[in-house]
Amino acid sequence: MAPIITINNLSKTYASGFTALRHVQLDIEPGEILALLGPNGAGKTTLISIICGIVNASAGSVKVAGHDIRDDYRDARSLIGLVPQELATDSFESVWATVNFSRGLFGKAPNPAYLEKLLHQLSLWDKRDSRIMALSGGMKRRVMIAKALSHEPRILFLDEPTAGVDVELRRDMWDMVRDLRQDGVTIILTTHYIEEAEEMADRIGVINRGELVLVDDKVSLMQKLGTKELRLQLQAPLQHLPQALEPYRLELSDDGLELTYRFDAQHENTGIADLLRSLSQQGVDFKDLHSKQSSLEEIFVDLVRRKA
Ligand SMILES: Nc1ncnc2c1ncn2[C@@H]1O[C@H](COP(=O)(O)OP(=O)(O)OP(=O)(O)O)[C@@H](O)[C@H]1O
Repeated sequence: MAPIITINNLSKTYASGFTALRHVQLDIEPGEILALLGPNGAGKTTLISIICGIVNASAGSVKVAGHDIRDDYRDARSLIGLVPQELATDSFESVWATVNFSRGLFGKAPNPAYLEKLLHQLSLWDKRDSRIMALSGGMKRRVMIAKALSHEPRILFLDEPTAGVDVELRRDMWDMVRDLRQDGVTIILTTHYIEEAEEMADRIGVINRGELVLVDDKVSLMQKLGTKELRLQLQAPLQHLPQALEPYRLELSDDGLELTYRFDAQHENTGIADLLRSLSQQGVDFKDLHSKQSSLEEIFVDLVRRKA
């Protein structure tokens, strides 16, 4: 299937002279959930803002369903819903009027039934006649989502959607993301909550210092980059590691009761058999052992540190 978004050699240097994006190359597939991870200031919002036509690129191009975002802005933008990081909703208007107006901005015919469903989904129906300025922060954020979805976009950008929101809204948000995905909506989100990306995304892109360091299928990313850990609970505490065990670079816990061995899960010879043999030769007995795959968070921190 043709990509729904094609980003070609995209760079951005702000007027200040600061280069926020460098040669970003990325195809986004229809219907996928792509999570963009990166430390503060990495360029995630800049990338989203360019795709949504809020910021101009310095070089390169972006096409949305074949429409160039510069030459064919209206067609490209009408396919996109954006939930920005900042709340910009201190308005005197009611929730209903705001969301209805937002739909009209994209040239869509009124559809009260759709908007009603949307407001119910976001638990905003009871607040439909309230002025936005009188709503709580969490409710305002729900309004931002309703606005972004008011014109039934095929692509939804969520820029740090769950930063500072309560558990209930976070859960509602992810339920909604799952429903949208069922309907074939493509979702691009940035998040600092890596476990969220781990749970929700099909693909993960990592941005660091303006460069797209890596994009990969979540599962294969975790397999490829993830080291595994083997933890052994010892029968009796060890004061220090016997010299014969040094080649295994084991980590001994402070209480001397746990040994951790890290190995490359991709490598055919993990070294575990040798390790277990050496332990028995050294008279180190263990009562339990378990292994653990490194989390996306560990992979991410490692990647960003390596490139720093
Ligand atoms: N209008 C601007 N003028 C100059 N520099 C800017 C401008 N907007 C953003 N920047 C800089 O570009 C870099 C990338 O910012 P951006 O907001 O894209 O990062 P981010 O990855 O979204 O960060 P965060 O996770 O903190 O939201 C930052 O160093 C930021 O200070």
